[in-house]
Amino acid sequence: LDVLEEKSPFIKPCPIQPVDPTVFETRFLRKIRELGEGHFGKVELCRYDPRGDRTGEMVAVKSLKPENGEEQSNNLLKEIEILKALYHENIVKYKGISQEEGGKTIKLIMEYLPLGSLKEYLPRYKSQTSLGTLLSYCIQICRGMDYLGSRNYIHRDLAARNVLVEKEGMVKIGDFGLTKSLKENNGYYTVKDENDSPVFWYAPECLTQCKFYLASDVWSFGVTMYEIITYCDSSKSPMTCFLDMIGRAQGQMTIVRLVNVLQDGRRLACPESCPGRVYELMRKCWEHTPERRITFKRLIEELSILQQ
Ligand SMILES: C=Cc1cc(F)c(CN2CC[C@](CC#N)(n3cc(C(N)=O)c(NC(=O)OC)n3)[C@H](F)C2)cc1O
Repeated sequence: LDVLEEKSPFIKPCPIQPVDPTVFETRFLRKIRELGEGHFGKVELCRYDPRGDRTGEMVAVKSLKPENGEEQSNNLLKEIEILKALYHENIVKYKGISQEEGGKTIKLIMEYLPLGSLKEYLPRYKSQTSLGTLLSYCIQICRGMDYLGSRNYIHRDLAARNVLVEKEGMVKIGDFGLTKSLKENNGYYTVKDENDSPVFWYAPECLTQCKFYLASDVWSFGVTMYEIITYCDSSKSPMTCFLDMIGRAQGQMTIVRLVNVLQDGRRLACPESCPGRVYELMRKCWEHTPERRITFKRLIEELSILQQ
């Protein structure tokens, strides 16, 4: 029988190798265009086309710039582990990874949402987006953030630019590049001085003590809500408004001036045509003391009442 087996391959059924759908071969990733650029890397639109006939699916691929060191690679590996374990309808779906030979540079493969972030979408679809829909987007972001917080993660970069539109009426949190695990039992993450920190979305405790709490994400949500209610109009962006308050071109004095303005109790003003009760909710996100700030659970309840 051995002789037969050796001679005739048909006798021994070749075992079908199970294909792991989360492993994407680099050679089949065809770059279409860049979707975004961060300090340490980029996100590209690619077609994964193993058959080479353009029938493959479109995916969003996050990769690091080659000049980065070990630290950034570890950050991307941690981001992959975090996103792989998140399952929520308001969080972008993890699809897999792609690894160069030898496992040097790894890439994160995510689902592609062609409508892009709220920053691009809201100005373009302003005329057909009601206040009710805007509040629905806010509720969905809070649901995603409440889920993230329940897993003891802090996002640290919640802003309209990182919220993707799945379709009209449905959004997902789309990027987790600064997300950290709140493993430390002191309840906060010590923010290393990131050169591209989104300071105008940061709560006072992040700016003054480099501490980031779950409640610090609520502060950033309030700023994101402000962006959404103003349809991400760049002439009224948080940065523009804060720079008007503190004066422009302060260089490294910007953060000092921003902290002073916030400690004086000044806040972003109520946007035009924003109902008072909606603005009151934003203000509850901007309580100076983290413990006094509203929670994402309460925000979902209160936004749902306003949305009716
Ligand atoms: C290496 C770190 C790093 C690199 C970066 F470029 C960015 C910034 N980047 C984040 C991902 C981004 C916005 C979001 N959310 N986006 C995702 C999709 C998608 N999944 O479809 C999408 N779609 C789209 O634009 O369709 C027209 N945009 C957009 F690429 C900006 C952040 C980073 O941490």
